[in-house]
Amino acid sequence: MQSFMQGLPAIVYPINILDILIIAFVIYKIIEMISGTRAEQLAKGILILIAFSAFSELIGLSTINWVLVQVQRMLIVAIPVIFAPEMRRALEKLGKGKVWRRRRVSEAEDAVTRRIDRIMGCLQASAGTKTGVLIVIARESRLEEYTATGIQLDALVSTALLNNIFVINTPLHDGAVIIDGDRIVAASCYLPLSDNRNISKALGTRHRAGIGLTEVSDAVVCIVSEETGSISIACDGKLSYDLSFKETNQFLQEALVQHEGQLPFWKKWQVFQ
Ligand SMILES: Nc1ncnc2c1ncn2[C@@H]1O[C@H](COP(=O)(O)OP(=O)(O)OP(=O)(O)O)[C@@H](O)[C@H]1O
Repeated sequence: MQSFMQGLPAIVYPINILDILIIAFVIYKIIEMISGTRAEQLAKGILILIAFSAFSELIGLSTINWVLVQVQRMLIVAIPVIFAPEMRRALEKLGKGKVWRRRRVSEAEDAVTRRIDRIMGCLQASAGTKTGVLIVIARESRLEEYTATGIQLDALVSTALLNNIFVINTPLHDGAVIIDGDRIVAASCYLPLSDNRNISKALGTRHRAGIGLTEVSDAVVCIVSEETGSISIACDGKLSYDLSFKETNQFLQEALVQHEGQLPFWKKWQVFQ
C-alpha cells in the first residue's frame, strides 16, 4: 500500500485524471461484459480470495496467507485455460466495434423493404405452422466464420425458398440461414451459443444461438419457436420475445432501413467487400 502511495504523482495533472477516468471506464466495461456470465462468479471468488489474503497478512496468519498467495498464482495460469471460450467471446465483442466493420454497398430503401416483406412472409407462414426458424440478417459485421459452418447457397432472398429451407426433416432445416444484402448466403449454419445466465430457461438452444450471434456481431436474428410459433428478434445481445407481425415488421424496418439511412456518407461507398 505504501509503495503504491509512493508511486502516485505529487501533483495531479489533467493527464492523471484522464488516466484514472480511462481505467474506471475499462473496469466498468469489463463488469458490464461479464455481468450474468460464468466469469462474474469467478470475479467475485477472486475478490473474496484477495480480501482474505490481505486480511490474513494484516493479522499475521502467515501459513494461510502463503496458501492463498499460492492459489492466486495458480489462478493466473488456470484462468486463461478455464475461460478460453469466454475470453475469445470478449475479444470478439471488442472486435464488434466499428473499426473492424466492413464497408457495405448502400441500398435503396424500397429494396430493403421488399426484402423485409419476403422475410416476413416466411416468419408469418412458419409461425402459423409452428416451424422452427432461425434467420440471420447481416449488417456491417463480418459473418464469414459462421457462413463457413453451413451449406453455401448464394441465392436471391425469396419467401418460397426460405419456407422451403425450414421444412422439417429436410437436409437444410437444422441451424441458421444467413442473409447478406439480397442474397441467402448459406443455410444450416452453426451460431455461437450465448452463455448469458439471465436468458429464461424456457428458451432453448435456437433462441440462445440467435442471441449468441448478436453478442459478437451487429447482425439481426429472427427466430420462430417450433414449440409455440412465437416470433422473436435478437439484436445487440437482447431478445425481443413473442412479437406480433406488426411489431416484427416495425423492428426490422427500424433495424435495417433506418440503420442504412444512419450510415455516414463514406460508409455508403463500396470500396472492397
Ligand atoms: N448453435 C446453433 N446454431 C444454429 N442453430 C441451432 C444451434 N443450436 C440449436 N439450433 C437449432 O435449434 C434447434 C433446437 O431447438 P430447441 O428446441 O433446442 O430450441 P428452442 O429455442 O426451444 O426452440 P423452439 O422454441 O423452436 O423449440 C436445432 O434443431 C437447430 O436447428
